Amino acid sequence: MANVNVLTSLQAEGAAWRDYLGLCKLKVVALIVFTAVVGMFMATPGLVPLDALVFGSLGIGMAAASAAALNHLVDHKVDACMARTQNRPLPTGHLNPRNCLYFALALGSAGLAMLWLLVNPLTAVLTFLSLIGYAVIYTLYLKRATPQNIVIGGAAGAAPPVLGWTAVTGQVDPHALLLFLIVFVWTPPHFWALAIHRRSEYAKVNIPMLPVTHGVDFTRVQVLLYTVLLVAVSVLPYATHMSGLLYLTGALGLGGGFLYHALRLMRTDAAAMPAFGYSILYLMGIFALLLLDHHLPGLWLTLNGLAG
Ligand code: HEM
Ligand SMILES: CC(C)=CCC/C(C)=C/CC/C(C)=C/COP(=O)(O)OP(=O)(O)O
Repeated sequence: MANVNVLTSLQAEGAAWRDYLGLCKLKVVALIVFTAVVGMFMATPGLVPLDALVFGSLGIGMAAASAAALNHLVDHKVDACMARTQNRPLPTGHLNPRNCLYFALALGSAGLAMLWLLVNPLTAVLTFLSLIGYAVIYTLYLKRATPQNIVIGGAAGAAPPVLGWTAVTGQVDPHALLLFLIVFVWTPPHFWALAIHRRSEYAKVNIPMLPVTHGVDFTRVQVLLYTVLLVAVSVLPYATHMSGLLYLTGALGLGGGFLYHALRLMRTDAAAMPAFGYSILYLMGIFALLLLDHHLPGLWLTLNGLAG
């Protein structure tokens, strides 16, 4: 009987850990950390120092996961009313709000302390501002206040490449701001494609997302215009000599794909979720191209050296 009790409690603990992981929005955080790591590699012609790479990625990832958990806490009542979010750990009652708060505070403090002590104070301060920007300014205020919520709040999600850059150099560089700009301009088509598909749920909980306040047709046009702007912005790393032809060719190819989805969305709502899914592949692709283009010559020389 005692064994059965131990087993049941271990299973319950296992389930609780899955719920805590569920608070972290792991896939989003994974892409955020990837953009930060690419920011680190773009900051230097050589290799990234191991401590900046390891503690920088961990600290930024923990702070982003903490912000995601705080977002779950602030939003748990509206999450309970939307089909997409009603199975999250707080609406289902698997976790209670107090434990969610303690978890977010512990994770966030540990991540920020790691950045402050083992990376540098500038990265810690900018990461803290991003955390507050997403968890407090966007989630608590902007999200409920204006249809431009995700445009302004997008600044927090666009910060990680800059955080990666400062983790390596200790200073903000204009080229790092170009990477910020790419994610910033990418956010509206990323989110509004999904919001078109989910507009009735946002309307139900009175959240003023653009398709609810200004209609679907207006939102489609905004998605297209931001996508055109994004393709233009994606050329800037080449135009400023940060990246070469490999990047440019790939970025234009990926941009063509995004324009195709945005144009299809002008004709049919059925294109909304494919456009959202493509937006994620697009951002991964752009940052992978930046990395490859920047480090391929070094990689090539190293491999040749090893072969010779
Ligand atoms: C204000 C800014 C942003 C908003 C409002 C937003 C909104 C959303 C929403 C609502 C989803 C959930 C889709 C679902 O549950 O099926 C989502 C998914 C996703 N977002 Fe964003 N996003 C933003 C910024 C970002 C950033 C900066 C990144 C990464 C750099 C990102 C990466 C992702 C990924 C990878 C997913 C897929 C997650 C999954 O499949 O579980 N997002 N986004
Ligand atoms: C470095 C650092 C601390 C960055 C934090 C940035 C961060 C975690 C951004 C996440 C963006 C995101 C998933 C927004 C959706 O929130 P939502 O509330 O509109 O979506 P939901 O309804 O799915 O919860």
